[in-house]
Amino acid sequence: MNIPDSHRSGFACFVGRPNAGKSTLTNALVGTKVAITSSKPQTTRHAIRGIVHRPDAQLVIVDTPGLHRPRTLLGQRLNDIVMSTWSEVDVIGFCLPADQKIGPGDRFIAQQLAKVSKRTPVIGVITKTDLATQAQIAEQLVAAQSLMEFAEIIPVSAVDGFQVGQLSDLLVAQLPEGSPLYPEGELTDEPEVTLVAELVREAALEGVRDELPHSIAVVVEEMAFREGRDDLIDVYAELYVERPSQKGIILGHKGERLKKVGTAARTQIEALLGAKVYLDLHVKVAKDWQRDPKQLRKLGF
Ligand SMILES: Nc1nc2c(ncn2[C@@H]2O[C@H](COP(=O)(O)OP(=O)(O)OP(=O)(O)O)[C@@H](O)[C@H]2O)c(=O)[nH]1
Repeated sequence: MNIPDSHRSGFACFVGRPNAGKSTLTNALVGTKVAITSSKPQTTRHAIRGIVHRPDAQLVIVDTPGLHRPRTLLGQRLNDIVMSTWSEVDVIGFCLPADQKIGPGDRFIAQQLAKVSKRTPVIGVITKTDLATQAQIAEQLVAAQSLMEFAEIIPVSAVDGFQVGQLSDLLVAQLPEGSPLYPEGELTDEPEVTLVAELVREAALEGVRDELPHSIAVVVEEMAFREGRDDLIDVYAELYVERPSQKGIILGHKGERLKKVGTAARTQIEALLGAKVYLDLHVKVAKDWQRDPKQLRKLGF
């Protein structure tokens, strides 16, 4: 690869309240679906990295879970992951949706960010500009300025691509000079098994009640080519919930809902792996797994 003299490389992450548009923005910057988006909040549980390859820079985006006031052991672990991520990256993007007033959730994040912003520059990103009027965007820019001290503030839309390239430039400007950290073409260093589990989880969350997301975990028990085939992959996955009532919701009437979840997930997994997939999906109840350190470890937290 031809590396220009002033090549930069480093890490960035996006923070913001649930549904602020962090995953979608990561996808827009990277150009391929690697992070998981869902209309339900708090679905990003693993630090999935997307890598932006440019001739002049390589930007590794670490996608963190949403920061929130911890109520359970899981909540605390998630916050710990967020905090340690902030201290490891070169630049942080703080996402504030243009179509929603700045609220207590945003102020809580700003307070936490203020603790690291001396060391790690924070860029204010006004997201979803396609959903707001010019006046709303202007208002949000002013409100953001009084929230905390930003290195830069920029309005963007991941959906119509407005200023995504400019945001990429601003993030890159904060990276140290250096050679690429990853080979070209590599989009994520998260093992495929984790991505597959996330895709199943995303499908299972579609259209369920708001309190369910934190109670679902997916473990891929086995993933391998079927013997004698190089075009068919068998995936065995367990979907864990905390209570029998939640199992009922996931299964649906006569298991109809789980069937739909399986079909939706299989389509996504086939696109990811580029092969036909047989998906074997079961629902299990692991009582109060969020509060049990042993269960948490088994489920990958
Ligand atoms: N119209 C519009 N919708 C967007 C944009 N960016 C994200 N969304 C939508 O907003 C919702 C939340 O987006 P995500 O990217 O999942 O948000 P997130 O901040 O990663 O959410 P968590 O993982 O829950 O913290 C999804 O339904 C997206 O489709 C945008 O630029 N324009």
